[in-house]
Amino acid sequence: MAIDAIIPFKPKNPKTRLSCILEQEEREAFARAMLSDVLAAVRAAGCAPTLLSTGPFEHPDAAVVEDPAGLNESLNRVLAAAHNPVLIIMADLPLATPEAVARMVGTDASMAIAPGLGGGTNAIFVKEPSRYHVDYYGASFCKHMAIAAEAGLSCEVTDSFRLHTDVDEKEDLVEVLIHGQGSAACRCLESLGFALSIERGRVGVERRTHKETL
Ligand SMILES: Nc1nc2c(ncn2[C@@H]2O[C@H](COP(=O)(O)OP(=O)(O)OP(=O)(O)O)[C@@H](O)[C@H]2O)c(=O)[nH]1
Ligand SMILES: C[C@H](OP(=O)(O)O)C(=O)O
Repeated sequence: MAIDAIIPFKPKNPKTRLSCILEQEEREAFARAMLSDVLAAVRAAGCAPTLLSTGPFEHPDAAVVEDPAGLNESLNRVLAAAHNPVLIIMADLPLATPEAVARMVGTDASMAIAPGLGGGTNAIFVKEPSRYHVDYYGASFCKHMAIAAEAGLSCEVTDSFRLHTDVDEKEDLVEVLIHGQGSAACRCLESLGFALSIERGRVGVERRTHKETL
């Protein structure tokens, strides 16, 4: 049976930390592009995706559950009601591959956590979801490891560059342009005029319309 993959998604005014280089409509298009990449990886890994969306949204490749509540509240409702293993995977992981997702859900441990850049949590796989709850924001990776320990659940830390790279800040766009060639997210950035730039030995991004060097 396919593993349920829950993908939290904020379709309206997402990725505000990219406001310095992307207008709201562009951020919404970029968020949708990253979501397509995550959906492709999740589906190819044999999981059945459901979007947990903050507002109205439709996608041909996923079921959608709408819940305007905050991230933790809505996810904890899903976990408490679930009877089968659940993968929670964020929508801002455009480098995700089917192999990385499959490795995570194939863990021998009770659960697996993929840390994100800067202390966050990019994916959580839990075999008995009703024994676990999430606490996102801040150093959520540390909190999620502690919650696993308190619940007596063995936990593998997923060692994956592709699941570790979440796109929050303008610096992260470099990773998409380098390692995400061919992805929907990379195509989206290229169509918006983004390209790599190297200045004083540092790799950054520049935009044809308004040059932004990192
Ligand atoms: N269901 C749900 N998903 C959310 C919510 N906030 C963010 N998300 C999703 O959770 C994931 C990680 O969120 P963030 O990296 O903080 O993304 P964001 O809120 O769009 O970005 P910032 O505005 O820059 O903080 C992404 O897949 C978002 O689409 C929420 O309140 N509810
Ligand atoms: C939701 C949050 O995402 P970040 O802001 O770290 O990308 C987290 O992972 O706790």
